Amino acid sequence: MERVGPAIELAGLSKYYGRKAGVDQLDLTVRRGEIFGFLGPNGAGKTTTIRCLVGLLRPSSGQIRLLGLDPLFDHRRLAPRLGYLPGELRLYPELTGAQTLRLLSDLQGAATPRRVELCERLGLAAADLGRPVREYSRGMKQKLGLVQALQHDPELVVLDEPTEGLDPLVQEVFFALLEEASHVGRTVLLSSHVLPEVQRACGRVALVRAGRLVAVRSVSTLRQERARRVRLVLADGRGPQALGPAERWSPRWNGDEVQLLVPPTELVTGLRELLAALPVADVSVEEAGLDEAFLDLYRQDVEAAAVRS
Ligand SMILES: Nc1ncnc2c1ncn2[C@@H]1O[C@H](COP(=O)(O)OP(=O)(O)OP(=O)(O)O)[C@@H](O)[C@H]1O
Repeated sequence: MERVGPAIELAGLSKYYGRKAGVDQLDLTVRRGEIFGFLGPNGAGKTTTIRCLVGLLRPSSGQIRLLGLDPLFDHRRLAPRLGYLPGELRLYPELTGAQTLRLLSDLQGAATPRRVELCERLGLAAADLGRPVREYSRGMKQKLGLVQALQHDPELVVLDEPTEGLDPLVQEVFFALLEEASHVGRTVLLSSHVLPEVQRACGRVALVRAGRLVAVRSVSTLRQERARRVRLVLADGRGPQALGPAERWSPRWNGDEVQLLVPPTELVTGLRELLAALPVADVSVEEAGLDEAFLDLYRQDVEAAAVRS
């Protein structure tokens, strides 16, 4: 059994729905032990990619290897080593929670050393597990989904929007589980819209848009690359005014205060110029949000796509 190569390898993955590409020529490698974020706007192709990954969709073309195995042809060997939480969890409404977990572990073909602990930590009490799933709230179903994805302590876990419907306390438990998974060398692919969540949990992130890979970055690189938000208060009470070359830093005025988004490489010289040229009464500098870094990457990609077409 191969234990050394990447956890996930996609080469030229494409999936067409009729003539429309859900995913187009996607290359991606996730190393073992990574907590890897998979981000993109609605319709970007995240779920399509994930469903191809776990063998639920047949790709139109391209190669997929999970733990060195082919998800379609080696499904039986892969199932005990793979945990999967779908974005839209469909459960048999008449089965109880406990019956559901047993049924899914039969399909996984593995023992479930973590089931009891996970139910306890995520707050699924024995009384809940004895009730039919049709009586479950959205959050309870999601907790059950997480338990089934992790109950057999798989090497690789693929989670599609895992925090949907979870209250903040349960989300904290979820993040603790991710951190523990990382410490013991498990690999997690986490698809999400929620940027702070990805920033918190993941080491690297892939951004997809319109079925294509926009960028793969480490979260720390994104932090370094992202713009600095510079706020200046001008002393002369003139309000919005021309800022000369600084106009390129997207000024947003609020009374006498202007906010600029300055790339880190231009920060020191830019500030020097501004302070020399303007009657500045106060200044503050902070890192812009990670979401702005992502939006920047998306914008660049949209512009590049417009130039290509
Ligand atoms: N069964 C299907 N039939 C036709 N088109 C589909 C089907 N499933 C997905 N698509 C299309 O493929 C593209 C990618 O969809 P996908 O669901 O993979 O995106 P996503 O990134 O998961 O989006 P979201 O964040 O909204 O869940 C979209 O344009 C979508 O309309």
